[in-house]
Amino acid sequence: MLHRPGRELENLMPEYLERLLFDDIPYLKIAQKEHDEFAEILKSKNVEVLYLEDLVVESLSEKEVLNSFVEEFLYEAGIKEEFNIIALKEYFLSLDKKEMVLQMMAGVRKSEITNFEKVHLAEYLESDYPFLIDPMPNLYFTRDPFACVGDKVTIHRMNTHTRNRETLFAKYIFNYHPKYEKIAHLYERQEEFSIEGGDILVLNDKVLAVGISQRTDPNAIEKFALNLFKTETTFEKIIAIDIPKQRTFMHLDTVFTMVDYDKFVIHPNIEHTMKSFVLEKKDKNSLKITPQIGTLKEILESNLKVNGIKLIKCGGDSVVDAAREQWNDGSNTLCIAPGEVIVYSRNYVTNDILDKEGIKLNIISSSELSRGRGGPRCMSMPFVREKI
Ligand SMILES: NC(=[NH2+])NCCC[C@H](N)C(=O)O
Repeated sequence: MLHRPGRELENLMPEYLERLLFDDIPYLKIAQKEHDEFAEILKSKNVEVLYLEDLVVESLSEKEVLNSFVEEFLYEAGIKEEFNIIALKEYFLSLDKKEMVLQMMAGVRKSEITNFEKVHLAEYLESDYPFLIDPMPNLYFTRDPFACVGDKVTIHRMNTHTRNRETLFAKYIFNYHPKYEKIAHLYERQEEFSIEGGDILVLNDKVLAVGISQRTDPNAIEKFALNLFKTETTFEKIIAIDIPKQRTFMHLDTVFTMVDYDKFVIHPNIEHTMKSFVLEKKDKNSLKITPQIGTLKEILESNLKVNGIKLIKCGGDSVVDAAREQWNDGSNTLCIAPGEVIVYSRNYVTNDILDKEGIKLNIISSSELSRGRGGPRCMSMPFVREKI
């Protein structure tokens, strides 16, 4: 599942970038072109590409569902005054459903709605703020708001308010979409502790790696593990990996992705410094937690039962190339088959190393998409993984 970046990117302003988790303003036309290139590669490999907005629309066929969706959306967007709720609800419901969903994603500028009433002091003071509803520019990183784990799904409590709004779409898809409503949930968006999809890596049908990161709390991992092991599942182990709580490390998949049965791309700094723990089922209501000793390579080898694991460093041995390519998501590869990945063109040092390691590369243009700080893996959410 992908989301083609839309008008939400044109509602980014320098003043509010940090809160919206962006560092720059991508040029939408080129970002869309790059994104279409990404989708085309997937399609050419016989991947069925679904779009978030279509799944949301397909989940809203019942009138009551549509109504509560719009109401919840407005509430979470901070629209609390009865009069304004009515005005905006009317506005959204007057649109064609797909247009409505795209408009929700893009946000609503004050200039787009005329009958909005100021009631509270805060609303008068905010008069310079140009939005009634904030844009959701991170939606094209479909990896994060929910994650498919085997035949089940985790719907996430996100770490920030801006991204938490995105998971409403997942809630409606996994409760009301005719095709997906029956999928069992392993986590819900109203949980107390945050977990994001970029931290959840399915390494094979028995082992998961989950990052303890800026975005994912250890308590959330525990709850998710308990819920997972209560169900009928092929998964036996979760390797929880503690990574630095910084934006450059953001999620586990920012610094660590699998490219083959025995190969991973990593940020050079995580090779030696990480603490990790294996979580397994002890009994119905508790977990066995085992601190891991050894290097990342050794920990992966023993838990995956694969010898000779190779960790390929993003940017190679140069600290400068590593830092630059890491910043542009050189470690965030999307593995579409063992030994075959989709990568950004701008990370040519890392790509060259991958090529020499025998990894097949599908290279996509990346001048604009990369400005949101996510790569090909972040921009996709697989619904089904083949057993290989
Ligand atoms: N799975 C990922 N690494 N996602 C990257 C998300 C980037 C996005 N700007 C954020 O800060 O949330």
